Amino acid sequence: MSAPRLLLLGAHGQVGWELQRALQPLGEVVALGRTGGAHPESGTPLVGDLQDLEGLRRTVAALKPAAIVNAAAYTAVDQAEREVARARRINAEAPGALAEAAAACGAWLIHYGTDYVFDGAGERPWREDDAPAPLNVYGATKLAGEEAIRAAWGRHLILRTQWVYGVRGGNFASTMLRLARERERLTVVDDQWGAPTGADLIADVTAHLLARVLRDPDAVRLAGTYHLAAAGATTWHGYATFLLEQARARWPDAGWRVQTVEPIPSSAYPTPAARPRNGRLDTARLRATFGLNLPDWRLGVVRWVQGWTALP
Ligand SMILES: NC(=O)C1=CN([C@@H]2O[C@H](COP(=O)(O)OP(=O)(O)OC[C@H]3O[C@@H](n4cnc5c(N)ncnc54)[C@H](OP(=O)(O)O)[C@@H]3O)[C@@H](O)[C@H]2O)C=CC1
Ligand SMILES: Cc1cn([C@H]2C[C@H](O)[C@@H](COP(=O)(O)OP(=O)(O)O[C@H]3O[C@@H](C)C(=O)[C@@H](O)[C@H]3O)O2)c(=O)[nH]c1=O
Ligand SMILES: [Mg+2]
Repeated sequence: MSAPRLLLLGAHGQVGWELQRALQPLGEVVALGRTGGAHPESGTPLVGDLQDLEGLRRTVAALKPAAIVNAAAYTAVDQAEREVARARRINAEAPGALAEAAAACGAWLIHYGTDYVFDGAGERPWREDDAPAPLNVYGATKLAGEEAIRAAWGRHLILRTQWVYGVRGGNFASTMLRLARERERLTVVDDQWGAPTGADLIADVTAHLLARVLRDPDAVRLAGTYHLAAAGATTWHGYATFLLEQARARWPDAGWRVQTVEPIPSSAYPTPAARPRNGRLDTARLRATFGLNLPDWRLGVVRWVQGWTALP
């Protein structure tokens, strides 16, 4: 049997970049960023822009992949409040179009969701079947994307994750390392809870799941929504504090100006988009269904810091 073809969208984002690596052993990876590419056999143009729904359909039809992995999204949470139509196109309509295109050729669709679909009430970690109630446009458009996929096609995995950091692209961790050298004071909210999750972990788990569903003809029973986040929980303040301790130990003479990160309530850090207080994700379903154990969030943050040869 020839190697299955896998279509990766959003190949240059944090998660997409790690998927370019993690998916290689599974088959022939066709990795597209926003600017697209060329068909591996015919050389005809392929569309990677999630705003071009017709182009996406043509691309999937031309490739007939065994699976589509969609790592592209509109992820600028505050900016989404004033770019609603664009966020909806990319986060909701495009995933729906991809699900229809996947249905037309029988492909699996792997897609990523967010803790921001929840309103953040209470302290219990959210389970997959808890009622979503997004507080902001990003969360609402991401929820609409999940719903469009569920309505269109059964063979999907929606992996809800959170607080993603990677070696590519801007994220909270790289922002903290920069600000701690630029500023005298750093104040960070200590009433929003979640688990920082590495893009590398997300990509590796994705590859495990995909390997499993591609080799199992009855795998449609495994389809559905799963929470995928590192174990444990902290606040953005706890995360920043741990990260800066690690960075300071690694680079003692990097010109750190901030001594300690000061905890503040969300009310003292106003942002255009409201964010959930409790974003904890219960990952029991992933563990029970696929037998995968997710490491503590600190492990990935330590690796992230140790992985840099110079400060980002
Ligand atoms: N980052 C996080 O904290 C979290 C992310 N997620 C989800 O995980 C998935 C991966 O996120 P992550 O890798 O962190 O996000 P990034 O923002 O790092 O990557 C998203 C990628 O999507 C691309 N993109 C944006 N618009 C388009 C478009 N119109 N066409 C094609 N590509 C486009 C971006 O390209 P460009 O850089 O050119 O804009 C970027 O490469 C997303 O579904 C996201 O919603 C879930 C929870 C938390
Ligand atoms: C930079 C900064 C942020 N904060 C706060 C603002 C916010 O409440 C929190 C995190 O800030 P960010 O804007 O980096 O995080 P944000 O962009 O909201 O991160 C989210 O991105 C989307 C894509 C997701 O899906 C979520 O899971 C989550 O990762 O920290 C401070 O308190 N002090 C600071 O100096
Ligand atoms: Mg952000």
